[in-house]
Amino acid sequence: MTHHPTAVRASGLTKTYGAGVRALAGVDVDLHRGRFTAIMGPSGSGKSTLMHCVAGLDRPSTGRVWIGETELTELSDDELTVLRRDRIGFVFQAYNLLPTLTALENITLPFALAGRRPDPEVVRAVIEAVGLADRLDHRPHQLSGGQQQRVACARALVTHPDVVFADEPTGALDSASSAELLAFLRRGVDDLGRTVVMVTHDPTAATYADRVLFLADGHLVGELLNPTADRVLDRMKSLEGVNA
Ligand SMILES: Nc1ncnc2c1ncn2[C@@H]1O[C@H](COP(=O)(O)OP(=O)(O)OP(=O)(O)O)[C@@H](O)[C@H]1O
Repeated sequence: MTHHPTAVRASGLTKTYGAGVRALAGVDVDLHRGRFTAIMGPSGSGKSTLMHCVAGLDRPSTGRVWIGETELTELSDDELTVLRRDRIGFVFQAYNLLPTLTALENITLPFALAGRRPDPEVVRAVIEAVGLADRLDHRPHQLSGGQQQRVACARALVTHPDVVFADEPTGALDSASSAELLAFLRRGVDDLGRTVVMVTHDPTAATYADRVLFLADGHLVGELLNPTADRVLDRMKSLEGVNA
């Protein structure tokens, strides 16, 4: 069996909301460094909750989370904010770009916020990989949805975060723009050495990943390595049956 170094580790994660909704029922998982992992499962199975807990956006009810050697579950809210800013990249379904900034300014925003100077070589490599070199002085409203999402991904990859979390990044895109975006995330892993973890409903999107994890009813119930769309679909069909 190949050993992969761990970027993110969760142990015994549970999350109960308000009056007893159990979104996570005891999840143990390692997310591999330098790999592309997809998280799938029926609606309400706990995908977003798992991502939010391991990305430090929410706290689990019980259990522990590590990013590299840092235990998130021991950090104060302020320490978590700094960790998210410095060590994690985020891509959401809504592109979350600043409308008054150009594409280039949006891509390098994390450096401006942290008061650091970007490495021009890294910025160049990310811009090349994202294929937006001729759009860098456009503002978001002058870009298509797919281009805006590629800017958002470039922003998430450019700081060399420990891990990039993408929550339904292609949810608002047509299939051609989705394919471009996913190919870009894939290049981020293959060419730039980033670690990507993506929640998706889309079996085709999941085929860009090295590994697909399946959740059902707040439990991790299986995984596929080197997934094909057919195998992902089969697994999803059996899980929808479980949840029905
Ligand atoms: N803030 C909240 N308050 C109460 N219940 C919540 C909250 N967030 C999620 N839940 C519940 O927790 C469970 C898991 O939700 P979660 O959003 O993690 O699932 P998901 O797999 O991401 O779903 P989807 O695919 O529909 O986005 C669901 O039953 C949901 O209703």
